[in-house]
Amino acid sequence: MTSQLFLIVSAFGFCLLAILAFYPLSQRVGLVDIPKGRKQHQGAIPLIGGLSVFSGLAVSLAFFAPDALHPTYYLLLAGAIVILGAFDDYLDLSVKLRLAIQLSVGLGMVYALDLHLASLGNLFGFGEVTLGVLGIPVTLIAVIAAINAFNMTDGIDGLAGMLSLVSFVAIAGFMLLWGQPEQALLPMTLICALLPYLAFNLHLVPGKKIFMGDAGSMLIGLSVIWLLIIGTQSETSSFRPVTALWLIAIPLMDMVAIMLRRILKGQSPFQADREHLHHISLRLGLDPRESLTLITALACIFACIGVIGEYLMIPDVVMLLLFVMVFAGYIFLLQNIWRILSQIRRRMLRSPK
Ligand SMILES: CC(=O)N[C@H]1[C@@H](OP(=O)(O)OP(=O)(O)OC/C=C(\C)CC/C=C(/C)CC/C=C(/C)CC/C=C(\C)CC/C=C(/C)CC/C=C(/C)CC/C=C(/C)CC/C=C(\C)CC/C=C(\C)CC/C=C(\C)CCC=C(C)C)O[C@H](CO)[C@@H](O)[C@@H]1O
Ligand SMILES: O=c1ccn([C@@H]2O[C@H](COP(=O)(O)O)[C@@H](O)[C@H]2O)c(=O)[nH]1
Repeated sequence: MTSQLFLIVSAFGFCLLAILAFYPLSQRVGLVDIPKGRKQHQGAIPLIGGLSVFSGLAVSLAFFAPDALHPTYYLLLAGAIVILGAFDDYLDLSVKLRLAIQLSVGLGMVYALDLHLASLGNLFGFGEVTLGVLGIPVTLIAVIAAINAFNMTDGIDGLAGMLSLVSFVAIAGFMLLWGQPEQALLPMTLICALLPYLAFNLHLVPGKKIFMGDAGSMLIGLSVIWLLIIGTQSETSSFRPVTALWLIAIPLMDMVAIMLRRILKGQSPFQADREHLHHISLRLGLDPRESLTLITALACIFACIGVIGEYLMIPDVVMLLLFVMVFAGYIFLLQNIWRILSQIRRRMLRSPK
C-alpha cells in the first residue's frame, strides 16, 4: 500500500522536478517550438512536456512499480517512442521512419509481453469475435492508430493532456472497480505525471509555458492503447473492447474523419493541416480555452456513454451501432459545418424580432 502511494505521488514530484530542470536546458539546446506556417502560437515554447512526463514516470516506476505492471518493458517501449518523438520535434522525421518505429514498438508489445487483441467481444450479436492470426496485424494497426490519433489532438493548449486524462480516469475507474486494482496503478501514475505538465501548459505557472511535443503525445497514445489492451484482453478484463472505442472517441473519430476528408480531396492522408476538430472550433469563433472546454466536455460525455453501457451491460452490438451513428453524425457535421452555420445565421436574420 505504501509503495503504491509512493508510486503515484512521486510521479507528480519527479515530473515537476524534470520540468524545472529541462526548462532552462531546452532554450540552450534549441528544443523549442517556433511559430511559423500552421504553428500560430506566440514565442519559442520549450518542447519538454513529453520528456519530463517520461522522466518522472521512469524514476517512479523504476523504484516503486510492482512487477505486475511490467515496468521494464513499458519503459523500454515507451522510451523508444519518446526518443522517436524527441527526434521528430527536432528534425521532422519522414512518415516512413515514424511508422516503422511505431510498428517495431507494437511488435515489442505483442512478442515480448503477449499484449495483443485476441477478442473483440460479442461485437455483432452472433457470439464472441475472436481474431485468431489476425489478432497481431489488428493490434499493430490499433497501436499505430492510437499513437497518431493522440498526436493529432496536440494542437491547442491543454487538449492532448485533457483528452488523455479523460481516457486514463475512465480506464483507472474500470480497473479499480471491476477486478484489475493492481493494473489501475499505471493509469493513476500517468494521471499524476500529467498534472504538473498541464499546469505549465495551461499557463497556471506564469511565464513558463511548455508544450509536450510529439514525444509526449505519442507517449500518451502508446500508454492509452497499452492500457486498453490490458483492460479488455486479460483474463481478468475490466471492460469490453467496444467500450474502448468510447473512451478514446474524440481522438479516434478526428483522426479517421480527417484521413477520409484528405483522401476525398485527393490529398495524402498524412498531410498535416489546420482542419482538425480543434482548428474548426477556433474558426467558429471560440477562443482556445473555450475550444478546450467544449472538446473535453464532449470527450467526457462519450466516456460516460461507455461507462453507462458497461454498467448496464448494454449489448456490444448496440454500443457499436451507436458509436457508428455518432461517428457518421460527426463526419456529416464537420463536412457541412459552414453551410449549416450560414443557414442558421440567415434564418436568424430573417426571423422577426
Ligand atoms: C498528419 C497530421 O494529421 N498531422 C497533424 C499533427 O501534426 P504533427 O506535426 O504532430 O504530426 P506530423 O504531421 O509531423 O505527422 C503525423 C504522423 C504521421 C504523418 C504518421 C502517420 C499518420 C497516421 C495518420 C497513421 C494512421 C495509420 C493507421 C494505421 C490508422 C488507420 C486507422 C484505421 C484503419 C482506423 C482504426 C480503427 C479501429 C476500429 C481500430 C481501433 C483502434 C483503437 C485505437 C482502439 C483499440 C482498442 C481496443 C481495445 C480495440 C477495440 C476495437 C473494436 C471493438 C473495434 C473493432 C472495429 C470494427 C470491427 C470495425 C467496425 C467499426 C466501425 C465501423 C467504427 C469505425 C469508426 C471509427 C474507428 C471512428 O497535429 C497537428 C496539430 O493538431 C495537426 O495540425 C496536423 O494536421
Ligand atoms: O499545447 C499546445 C500544443 C500545440 N500547440 C500548437 O499546435 C502546434 C502543433 O504542432 P505540431 O508540430 O503539428 O505537433 C504547435 O506548434 C502550436 O502552434 C499549442 O498551441 N499548444
